[in-house]
Amino acid sequence: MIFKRTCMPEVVLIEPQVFGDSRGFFMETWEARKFAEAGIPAHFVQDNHSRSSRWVLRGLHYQLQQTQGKLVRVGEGEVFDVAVDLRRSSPTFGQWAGEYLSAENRRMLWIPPGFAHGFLVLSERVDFIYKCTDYYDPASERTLLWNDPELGIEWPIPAGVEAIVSEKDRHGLPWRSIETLP
Ligand SMILES: Cc1cn([C@H]2C[C@H](O)[C@@H](COP(=O)(O)OP(=O)(O)O[C@H]3O[C@H](C)C(=O)[C@H](O)[C@H]3O)O2)c(=O)[nH]c1=O
Repeated sequence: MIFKRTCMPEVVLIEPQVFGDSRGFFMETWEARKFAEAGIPAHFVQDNHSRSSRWVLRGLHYQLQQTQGKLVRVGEGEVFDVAVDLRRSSPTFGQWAGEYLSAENRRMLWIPPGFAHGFLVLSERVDFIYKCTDYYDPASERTLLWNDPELGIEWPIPAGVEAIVSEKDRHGLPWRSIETLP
């Protein structure tokens, strides 16, 4: 496993070791010792799996309580995955990192607690699979507006294409109005 810092050092890109043979391939997608050695001592309590079609954009979501760290990857397809630092005490407060994750590059992204998270689907279909360090807490879940100009996230949406977002995400709050984290 190779661990690479992104433009925000606590958001880490992980490239698993892939063992290919005539049957296909094998790779470890989570191994506590290797992650702890890389400074990611995560303890996961919930696994999620969502399926989306091209140009769906889910996010940007976070929880005020039970803030979730997430280890995200793609089982099928490709996404542009984004994390936004919501921690007022952080030197990267208000900054974002985006990475292309796909079944081809097999890359995973570690997003610590304290970040908003979302992704844009770039392939016909995506199976998005991820581990969370805390439980879903709908009462404290919040949505940051994915295309807030102040955030300036460079989503790779071609001209003339509309992102497909849920009603909830359409009504996300702009950066200036959200409740941030300590
Ligand atoms: C997140 C979640 C949702 N649900 C139920 C609630 C709704 O009835 C249904 C769809 O939920 P939602 O539209 O919030 O799903 P996403 O838009 O994929 O939300 C996720 O999107 C971004 C990318 C994230 O990082 C979060 O994990 C999560 O917020 O699943 C659950 O039962 N448990 C859960 O943990």
